[in-house]
Amino acid sequence: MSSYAKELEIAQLAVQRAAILTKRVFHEKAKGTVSKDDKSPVTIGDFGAQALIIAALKHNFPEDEIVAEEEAAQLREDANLRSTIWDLVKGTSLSDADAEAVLGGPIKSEDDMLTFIDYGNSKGGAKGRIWAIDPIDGTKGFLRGGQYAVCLALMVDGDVKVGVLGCPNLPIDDAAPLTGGMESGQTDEGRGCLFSGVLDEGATSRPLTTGGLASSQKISMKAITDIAAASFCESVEAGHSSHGDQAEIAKKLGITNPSVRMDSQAKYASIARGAGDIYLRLPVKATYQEKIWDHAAGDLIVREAGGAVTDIHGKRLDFSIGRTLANNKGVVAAPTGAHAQVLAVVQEVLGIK
Ligand SMILES: Nc1ncnc2c1ncn2[C@@H]1O[C@H](COP(=O)(O)O)[C@@H](OP(=O)(O)O)[C@H]1O
Ligand SMILES: [Mg+2]
Ligand SMILES: [Mg+2]
Ligand SMILES: [Mg+2]
Repeated sequence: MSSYAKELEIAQLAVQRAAILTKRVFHEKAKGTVSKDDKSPVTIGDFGAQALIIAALKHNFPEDEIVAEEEAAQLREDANLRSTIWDLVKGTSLSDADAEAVLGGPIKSEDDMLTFIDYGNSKGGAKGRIWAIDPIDGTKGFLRGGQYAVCLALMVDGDVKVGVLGCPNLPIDDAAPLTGGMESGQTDEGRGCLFSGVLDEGATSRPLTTGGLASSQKISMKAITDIAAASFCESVEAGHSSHGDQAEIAKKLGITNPSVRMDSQAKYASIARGAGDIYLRLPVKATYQEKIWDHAAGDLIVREAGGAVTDIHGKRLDFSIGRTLANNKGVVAAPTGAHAQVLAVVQEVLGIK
């Protein structure tokens, strides 16, 4: 029996339910995009998914703290936006009644929805049980029909114990070739994957469903025998990681395959299942602090699948100091056996050796 069996079950079902909502937004609705203070986009899907996930966590683990990306301030000022999101949230449930009951059933009122969204305001830190939520990671990918992920992780005393990634647009087949998006004309058929990891217990994938959990299989990274044949993933957005540095590193490693550009933590999931090999996220701006919800689940899933994840200085990602990874710069994720070689070239190119 897993040490975090209940947390894992709730987290997977909560992500699965939230993914139903994000898919509905994508297929049925105007996305309702609004700009945040930092000019990044947020959609009705981000708010709705965050409300549903937090409601499920509060029902099952009322004492736990939550660090989530979004906040309800804009919704409190905008009745139209608020009621659009409420319509979505109250109309989204798992089709399996038992699974829905495990999550506590529907949110009772529009006010409760706002309250749930704002429970995500914990400062984080090194003490106690804290969940990290990114209701839609890769919002820009979500908007353009590319990859995005619904992300949830549990940290205990600053260490990630459980990580779950719902990736509605990734192929179900772990062996499917690595692609960055939904190619035009493609449908949802054969897509939608739920990835999980529990510390010291491995990582799994299973199809996303609209009801209870499907059966899972173990996933593991591909061992790299010839680094020149490796494939590496990077952000689509050049503003999020340095495409130039990453291309130079790939070249120095002898990698000839073009990089696979993909939004969101789907990159972590894709290397964890062995569809890709390396994920590089090199800083564009020295001052940017990565957010814990952008990495917590993916970091654990990759490590549990046989990978190593560090920053550009070779330090493990430190989730214990608040809402950001203030002690880290960038991300270098690779199979354990190849990580040192990749990191050495990263440091050579960045001139930090
Ligand atoms: N200057 C920057 N450098 C690195 N990451 C950034 C960034 N500005 C925004 N981000 C983060 O990059 C995330 C998307 O990552 P990716 O490029 O891998 O898809 C965003 O998550 P959201 O989409 O949840 O806001 C956001 O938190
Ligand atoms: Mg965002
Ligand atoms: Mg994000
Ligand atoms: Mg987000």
